Amino acid sequence: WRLVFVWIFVGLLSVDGEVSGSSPPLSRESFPAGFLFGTASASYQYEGAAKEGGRRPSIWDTFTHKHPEKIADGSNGDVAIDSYHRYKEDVGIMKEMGLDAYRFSMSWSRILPNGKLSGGVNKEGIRYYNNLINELIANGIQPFVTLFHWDLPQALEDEYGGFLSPRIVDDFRDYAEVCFKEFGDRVKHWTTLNEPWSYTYGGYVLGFLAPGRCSDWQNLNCTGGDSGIEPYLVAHHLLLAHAVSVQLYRQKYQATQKGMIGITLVTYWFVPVSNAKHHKNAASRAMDFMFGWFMDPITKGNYPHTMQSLLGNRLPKFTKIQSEILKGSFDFLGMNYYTATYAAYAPKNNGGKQSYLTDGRTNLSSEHNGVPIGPVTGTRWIYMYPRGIRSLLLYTKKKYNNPLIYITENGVGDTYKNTTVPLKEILNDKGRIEYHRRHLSSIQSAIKGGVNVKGYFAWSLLDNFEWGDGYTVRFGFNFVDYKDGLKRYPKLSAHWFRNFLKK
Ligand SMILES: N=C(CCCS[C@@H]1CC(=O)N(Cc2ccccc2)C1=O)N[C@@H]1O[C@H](CO[C@@H]2OC[C@@H](O)[C@H](O)[C@H]2O)[C@@H](O)[C@H](O)[C@H]1O
Repeated sequence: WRLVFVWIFVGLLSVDGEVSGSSPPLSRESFPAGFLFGTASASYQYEGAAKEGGRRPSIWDTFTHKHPEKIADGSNGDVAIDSYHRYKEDVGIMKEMGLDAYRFSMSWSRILPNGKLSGGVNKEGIRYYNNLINELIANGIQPFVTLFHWDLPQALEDEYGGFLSPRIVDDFRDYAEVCFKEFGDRVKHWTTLNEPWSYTYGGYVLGFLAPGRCSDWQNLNCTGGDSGIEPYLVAHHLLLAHAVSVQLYRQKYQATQKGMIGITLVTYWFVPVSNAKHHKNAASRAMDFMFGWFMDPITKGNYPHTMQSLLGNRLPKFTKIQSEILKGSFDFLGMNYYTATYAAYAPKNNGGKQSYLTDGRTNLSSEHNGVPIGPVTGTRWIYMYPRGIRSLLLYTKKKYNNPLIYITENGVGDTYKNTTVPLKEILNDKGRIEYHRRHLSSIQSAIKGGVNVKGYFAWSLLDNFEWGDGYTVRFGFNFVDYKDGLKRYPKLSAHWFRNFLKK
């Protein structure tokens, strides 16, 4: 009988870790009181008005205009979805959906057009973000602000190579201080950086994100660079810029403004291809090289031991003082989760060509023996693997002393290369509902496991400019008609999320 009971119980456990069957359908009530639900966005992907309101170019303006071949549809964010002019309408959509919070990033080159404080503060930029913040608060929606979501002022890239130079640290801190001063009376959740891993990997390992640098032997049409050296310099300076800004906020603003400050990291969940020790060690190294690369410095004040031993003097070193200001440099951790991938041991690359891609001695793949790690989705690199967010949350709880966590991005895109798909079909996005429902169920399970996660932001409220895929991939709960005045229409998932959020 015991055996029978076990089988019955196991049968009820959905693959996402939540006990299904008897439990009521998932809703806001399935989460602790005060748990925040929202959506996430980013300035270059949403605002448009690239040459309006005093804004000067970012590296993404340069990248898209100089290298349209690196964007799937050759597009750019000049107009994007025009949130700069339509923010009141967009806040109305958030209100209608019942969101508690809205995560957005500020355009550094809209606030400091020349990147530096000495270049002057753009009052029109301050005015725009004040208007957006005030509109959100007037509608009972909490602003969660990201200072840097990859759109570095071109002036700083030109002057000293942006994050390749330690000079970026002081300029980022000055930019952060302008934002704390101007908006900190109403913004109570600050994130310094969005996905420093992606900025580094996409911008300096493979060059598919701005500034498009990588080793020329990779033949990826990069504008110079070294995939075995520059990523580690850029990540080092991103971490220092983060740390000095957190220190500034805590020393000068937090006592009076009473907000919180953190960082948003992204990582895959890595599944070893077998239980063999060398593959399990490879999966652990993969976590170190993607998540630990940033998580260890901000919790322990130094890089993971695996990185230190494998990279030697290619990995920059923190001074004692830098290590001290890095350690504990977050009140909350933002975590972006999209998918998982298989990890297998890979022998040292004896080709002599050094790259971040091979430094970790791991082979990553979305399939094993021809079987994908999870159901394919409408997005090239996203395979549905909801249990990965539960595993990642429990891993973070155990390894990093159960930090306060917000899931700052989770979502899935639909790819439309040919634009003849009928609108009715695009709006009927049942796959997105399934993706979000299963990940929310998995997060609920992690909460039951004691993880201190207090919010969930879906990527994304609206279809938008999706970096290297331009407007060909749609992640929104709401459709944007790029062919008819950027009109917004709720997809089925918007109705689902509104019902999920009903109080
Ligand atoms: N996009 C990322 C991480 C991107 C960098 S790495 C990721 C992993 C990967 O294999 N790929 C595909 C890839 C790999 C190698 C070369 C080219 C493209 C990625 O883009 N993070 C969040 O994801 C959101 C969804 O990202 C989209 O994911 C699907 C991609 O096709 C699309 O280009 C990207 O914008 C973004 O909109 C947010 O701004 C961002 O914070």
